[in-house]
Amino acid sequence: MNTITTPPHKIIGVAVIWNDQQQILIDRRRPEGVMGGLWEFPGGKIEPGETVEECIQREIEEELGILIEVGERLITIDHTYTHLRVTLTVHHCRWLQGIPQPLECAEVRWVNLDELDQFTFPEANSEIIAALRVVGSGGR
Ligand SMILES: Nc1nc2c([nH]c(=O)n2[C@H]2C[C@H](O)[C@@H](COP(=O)(O)OP(=O)(O)OP(=O)(O)O)O2)c(=O)[nH]1
Ligand SMILES: [Mg+2]
Repeated sequence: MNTITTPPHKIIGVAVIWNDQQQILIDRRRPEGVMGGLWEFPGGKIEPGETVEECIQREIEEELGILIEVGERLITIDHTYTHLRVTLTVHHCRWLQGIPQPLECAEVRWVNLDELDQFTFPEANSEIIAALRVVGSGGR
């Protein structure tokens, strides 16, 4: 019997949503469950037949009740946690309409780029944040 197992692999579309004040939207994961209580950029699993852009647009409407425009890709991160592998494809997005609501998370807030280090993110996010610091809000 082969008892070696590979961790599940999640393919995720992730949004860095900018508003007109050059702030970014972050959300806090619910306290229970995987990476509970950590902050993240909103997003979720890419469904079969869906492009990453379509996934991001859909997830943001479902999770936050807002409309965005999905723009340029910032970075793609492949990260392996102890029991989980994730591929995060991160796009710059522009807020268009609606007040973000914590429909599937604990909390949401707009923050400036230089405030991001005051929040605890999953390990994979340090590369995203480093890339954001390089392009700043110019990447939108
Ligand atoms: N949305 C998002 N997910 C992230 C970030 N960083 C990071 O490691 N992840 C991980 C956490 C999750 O395991 C996975 C996102 O998958 P998901 O949103 O579909 O899954 P989940 O764990 O929230 O819950 P579920 O839908 O499977 O029940 O990617 C991030 O910045 N944003
Ligand atoms: Mg999620």
